[in-house]
Amino acid sequence: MAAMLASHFISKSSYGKHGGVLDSEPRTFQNRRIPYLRNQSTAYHGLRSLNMVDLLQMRTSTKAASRLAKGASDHASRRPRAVVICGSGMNLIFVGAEVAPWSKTGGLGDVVGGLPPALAANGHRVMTISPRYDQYKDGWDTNVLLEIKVGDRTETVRFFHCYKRGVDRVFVDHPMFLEKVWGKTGGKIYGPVTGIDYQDNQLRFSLFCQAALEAPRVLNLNNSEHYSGPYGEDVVFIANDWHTALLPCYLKSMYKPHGIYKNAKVAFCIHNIAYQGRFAFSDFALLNLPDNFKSSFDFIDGYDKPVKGRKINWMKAGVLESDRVVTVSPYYAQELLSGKEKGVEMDNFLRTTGITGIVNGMDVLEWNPMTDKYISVNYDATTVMDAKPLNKEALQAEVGLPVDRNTPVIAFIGRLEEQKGPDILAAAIPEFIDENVQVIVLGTGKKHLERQLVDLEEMFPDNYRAIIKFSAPLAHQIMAGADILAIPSRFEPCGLIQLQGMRYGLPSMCTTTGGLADTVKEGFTGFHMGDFSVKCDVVDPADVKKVVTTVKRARASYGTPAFAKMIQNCMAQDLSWKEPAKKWEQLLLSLEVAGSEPGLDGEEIAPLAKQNVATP
Ligand SMILES: Nc1ncnc2c1ncn2[C@@H]1O[C@H](COP(=O)(O)OP(=O)(O)O[C@H]2O[C@H](CO)[C@@H](O)[C@H](O)[C@H]2O)[C@@H](O)[C@H]1O
Repeated sequence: MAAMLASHFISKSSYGKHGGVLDSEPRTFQNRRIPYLRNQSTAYHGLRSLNMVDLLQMRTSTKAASRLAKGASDHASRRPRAVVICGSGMNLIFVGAEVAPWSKTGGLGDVVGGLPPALAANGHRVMTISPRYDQYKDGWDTNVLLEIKVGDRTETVRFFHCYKRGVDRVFVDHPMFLEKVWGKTGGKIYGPVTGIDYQDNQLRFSLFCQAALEAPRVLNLNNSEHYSGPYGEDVVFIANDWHTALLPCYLKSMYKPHGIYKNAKVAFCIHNIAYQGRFAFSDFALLNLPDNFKSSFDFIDGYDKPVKGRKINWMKAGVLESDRVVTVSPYYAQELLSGKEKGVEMDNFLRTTGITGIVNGMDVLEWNPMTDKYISVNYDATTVMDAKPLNKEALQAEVGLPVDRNTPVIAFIGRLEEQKGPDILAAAIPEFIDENVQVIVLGTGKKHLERQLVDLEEMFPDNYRAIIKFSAPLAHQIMAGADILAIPSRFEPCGLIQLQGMRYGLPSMCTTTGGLADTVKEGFTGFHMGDFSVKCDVVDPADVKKVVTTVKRARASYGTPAFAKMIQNCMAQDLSWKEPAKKWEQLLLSLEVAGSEPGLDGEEIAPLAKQNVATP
């Protein structure tokens, strides 16, 4: 309660810069946590003046009433609040280094972008928090400032906000994000070039995690008609990947011992265990955590990078200090527990905590062949067979390949990293490519892999193209115009491109790993190639052979009634976030945060959630 009231007191400020009404001057808070508590009494008056009879008359559920009470700063009830129509659910705070469509290097951004609106549509109150990497035209300056200790410095962050599809999108502004990235979200979020990290990533994400813990308490935004005051303390944080692994640690070290966030819980979601945040052991001092957390970070591996020997491992701490560990498909969860190799040395810890796999959904608004603005001919399941050849011709013309609707087109889309197996595909292409097939690769990533794929163009100028860029329009055109999606991933926690492909009637030929095993059915919605070696430094000839034989199988099926049926099977599925959101809801409810209630059975894009569809 104390912290909630304190939040009220400090967050009087509101939208400013972009035309909103400014309630107060921007402030800088010295010793940020202590003054809040000192001023409780001032805040208390605010709460007392909230008229409880009015609340009851609003006929909201207890939950909604308690939410409104949390937004006590709005005691004057100057206007109706969005909360009044939102009658049940939980307070959910997603924290991620990427959030699509504002920032994205891959699937992490898609999930932090797509799952929250689905949960909001079910009546939960949902916030996402991510860094502000650019001057997002729809992100309003809240004028809420916060001082945070990072390493041995004190840094000031500022929060930006917008409300889209039922979700409060909060962006943490600091030069460590904006000045480094300047909107180049495809490539520069984590380092100057792919594969090289910023030296100060630990400080960047330490700052981010601390800011994320404050946002639900301090943001009041009383000029936003959609915002019903601070989320308060009975919240569930959903931390995503290693960049957010300090969040449960700070929650336990900085808040709970002071009686703040007493009931709050953290679910930690692993999108990709290959990135764990391993750093020199001496860097623990940078994190400003008490020594009793050292054991959760302590890690020894056989690698020399970034230093030889003893290290800290952020993801290990995130796993051990959170209340629940989740990953993005049941099969990947099994793989993570299967041993050191697929568990990337985290298997032992995950066996202790347990891990739940929930398959990702996809954003069916962004990926909809009926309304897609990037493709030549829009279509649905009834018109796909007529539209595909036309979209294929447009695609061939776009990338400069001979235009021929009868030649099957195999496509690859993805980050060019060993995980995705572009090197395996590059080794297989010379063995299967001929005048009867065209191959299109779209991706960016590690330079040596980019070069390898570009070099193949000289060998096969008439039936191969490598487009080395991050291009949403071309990705959509490929989904609409290609015939088979090649996914030769060495491992794939879930994979979104196979879902996007299926929605566009594009069957995959994929490795039998992770979410690919869970979502692509052999002979029904695609072709399985079997399990590949997870060793990233070599291309196993056996895996190359699996690609070649599967291409032959897929090509033999192409143009047959069975293939047409496969296209229909792909398109008939509900691949939206609706079902995954229900599973997430069950899991988050099981954390039993005070006041949590099941949501409504809403549509993914329910009327409420439709407001302000993101168009940054
Ligand atoms: N060059 C390009 N141009 C345009 N768009 C491009 C592109 N390259 C990739 N994309 C897009 O980026 C996304 C990639 O998502 P994936 O889930 O397939 O992989 P990723 O490995 O990034 O995600 C990780 O997190 C997600 C989310 O949990 C897991 O599904 C996945 O297995 C895990 O590795 C898709 O939306 C795809 O269309």
